[in-house]
Amino acid sequence: MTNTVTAEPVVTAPAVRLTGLEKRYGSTVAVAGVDLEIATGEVLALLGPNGAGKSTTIDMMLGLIAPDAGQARLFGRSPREAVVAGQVGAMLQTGALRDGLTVGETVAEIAALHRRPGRVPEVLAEAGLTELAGRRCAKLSGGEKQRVRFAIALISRPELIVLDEPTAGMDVEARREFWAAMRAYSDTGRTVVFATHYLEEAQSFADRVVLLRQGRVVADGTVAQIRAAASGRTIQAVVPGADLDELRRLPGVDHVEVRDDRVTLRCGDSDAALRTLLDRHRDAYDVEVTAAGLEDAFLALTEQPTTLAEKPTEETR
Ligand SMILES: Nc1ncnc2c1ncn2[C@@H]1O[C@H](COP(=O)(O)OP(=O)(O)OP(=O)(O)O)[C@@H](O)[C@H]1O
Repeated sequence: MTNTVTAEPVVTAPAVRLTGLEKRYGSTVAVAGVDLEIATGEVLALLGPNGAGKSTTIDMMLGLIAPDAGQARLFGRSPREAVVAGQVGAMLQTGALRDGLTVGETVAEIAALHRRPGRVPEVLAEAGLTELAGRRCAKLSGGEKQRVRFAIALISRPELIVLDEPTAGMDVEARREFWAAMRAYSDTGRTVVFATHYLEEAQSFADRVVLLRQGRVVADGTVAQIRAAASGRTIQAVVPGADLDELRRLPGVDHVEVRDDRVTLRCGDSDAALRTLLDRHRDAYDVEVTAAGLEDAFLALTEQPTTLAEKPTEETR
């Protein structure tokens, strides 16, 4: 009798799998059912306005708070197991640094806890802190403090790094240096998840952007898809007797605001919208068409519960 050995396919768990994640604080729904799978090596930006649920999602992803419903798994394990195994590094908005310690001492203290004292010079270099190793934390700028937190997050050589608004408080130069360090890290095939308010930051660094609004995912796509959706135009005009519902139904229009007779139309297809608008409202005047800024596009996307996957690119031109 011959034994046939069938090779089992190697199933690699995704870096992050969030299933039906929910969190409430009293009557506030912070996270309202988030499903998200992040593959190993992806650089993903969680984008959303204040209060969208980014920090709460990240805290549940890291096992810092328990979800009311749903589950977070990192590399197929519970967040706690993955953290203990050194697979995850986190850089959160708060994370007290002891003022009396130097940068080097701070990093060395955490490295000792991880039993990785030899990592100190490496992580200081990776975070661009070598020159600042002897400076007390009390004397650091906001951006420099963030880089210390980044160095701490790198100590265990994590496969996944999670950052909650990492560049808050940094000036332009500090941001540039920070993202250069992050890019060097992600180029080694590690997974990066970061929360930000800034579409530009997401666009220039992430492979994939997930937009959160009121605790839900409202758009999920590659940077190219988000850009396509973000490249709309705005039409402004005075339209006597403008009717909100009628304007909403104009072809190519995604969002309408009316103040007195002054109308602002955010459009995926401004040509189609303008032709129909002028056809129906011959008395419209003061017409202006402008390319939507990134800020407008972000607002348009977070105002509309539309997933990019459901919305073909032609409609979002
Ligand atoms: N510990 C808490 N107690 C009560 N409400 C909370 C708590 N944490 C968050 N919330 C509420 O949950 C909602 C989501 O907050 P969260 O901090 O996750 O949003 P965010 O997208 O990270 O916002 P920001 O960009 O301002 O940090 C908000 O309405 C917030 O006020």
